[in-house]
Amino acid sequence: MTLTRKGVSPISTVLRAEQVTKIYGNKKRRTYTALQDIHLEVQEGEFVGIMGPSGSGKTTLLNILATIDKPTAGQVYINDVNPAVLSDRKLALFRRHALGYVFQDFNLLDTLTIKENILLPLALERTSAREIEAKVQEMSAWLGIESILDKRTYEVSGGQMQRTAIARAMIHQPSLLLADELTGNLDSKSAKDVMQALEDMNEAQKRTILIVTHDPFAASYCKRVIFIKDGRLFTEIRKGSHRQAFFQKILDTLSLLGGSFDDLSTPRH
Ligand SMILES: Nc1ncnc2c1ncn2[C@@H]1O[C@H](COP(=O)(O)OP(=O)(O)OP(=O)(O)O)[C@@H](O)[C@H]1O
Repeated sequence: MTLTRKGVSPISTVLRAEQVTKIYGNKKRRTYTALQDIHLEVQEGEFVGIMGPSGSGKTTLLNILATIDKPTAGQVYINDVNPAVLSDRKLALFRRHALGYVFQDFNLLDTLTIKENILLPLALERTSAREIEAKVQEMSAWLGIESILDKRTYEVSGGQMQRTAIARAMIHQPSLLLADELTGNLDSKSAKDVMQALEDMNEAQKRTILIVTHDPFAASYCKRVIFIKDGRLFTEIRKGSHRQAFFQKILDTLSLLGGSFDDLSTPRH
């Protein structure tokens, strides 16, 4: 907990990574240092993007922050808890309550309706039917998908599937939403709708969000973007009042960074 100015409610540190290093391989084979001494903090209510050239370590970092992988050295704390010391059973419960995940390829279940996909995390918690209904309505209204609740995944667009995945990831009110290339499979209009929905939830509900993205347009919806290069922190920039100016700043930083990016030239701001 970090105390702020007198009279202002305290702001929590949701995520703290301390000197995180990840080395792939073992003593017999050649090793590869994918991350070196990464230190980062995310406060409650932040909307953070992580960018970097291909191979810079973004997915490795996200997997460690998501507690899917463990660092070779250094620590990660989520809500002041170090997940690395939890038993498998406690870690599974911790993940389920503290974290929400969104993936590039949506990971929805095709045999279920959109509504059933959204409520899945609550069904696992044995929440009452009334509460589930209220939460599904609330989440789907935030994400603009109320009209497709009874459809199946193959009847809706990619953007609607990703907004469904966000609703599912957010319905149990995790402390932190983590997303990996969530606009990677979307056209520009759908990407815009998805990022707009995340921005609305971050601003109105103070949801804490961290995304990894190649896409400068998606990153321009974040309030802060952290750049990594060759497994190390390179720099970070913060948004002022204009998203379009931030988009330009992101492009400028990426060109300083070098390396390969998929869609730097996409003119859709
Ligand atoms: N399991 C692994 N074993 C060995 N090396 C790995 C492993 N996973 C990733 N790497 C290497 O670590 C480096 C960082 O990979 P990572 O996937 O984190 O990068 P990235 O920034 O997400 O890349 P991209 O944007 O292309 O997805 C790369 O050089 C990759 O080849």
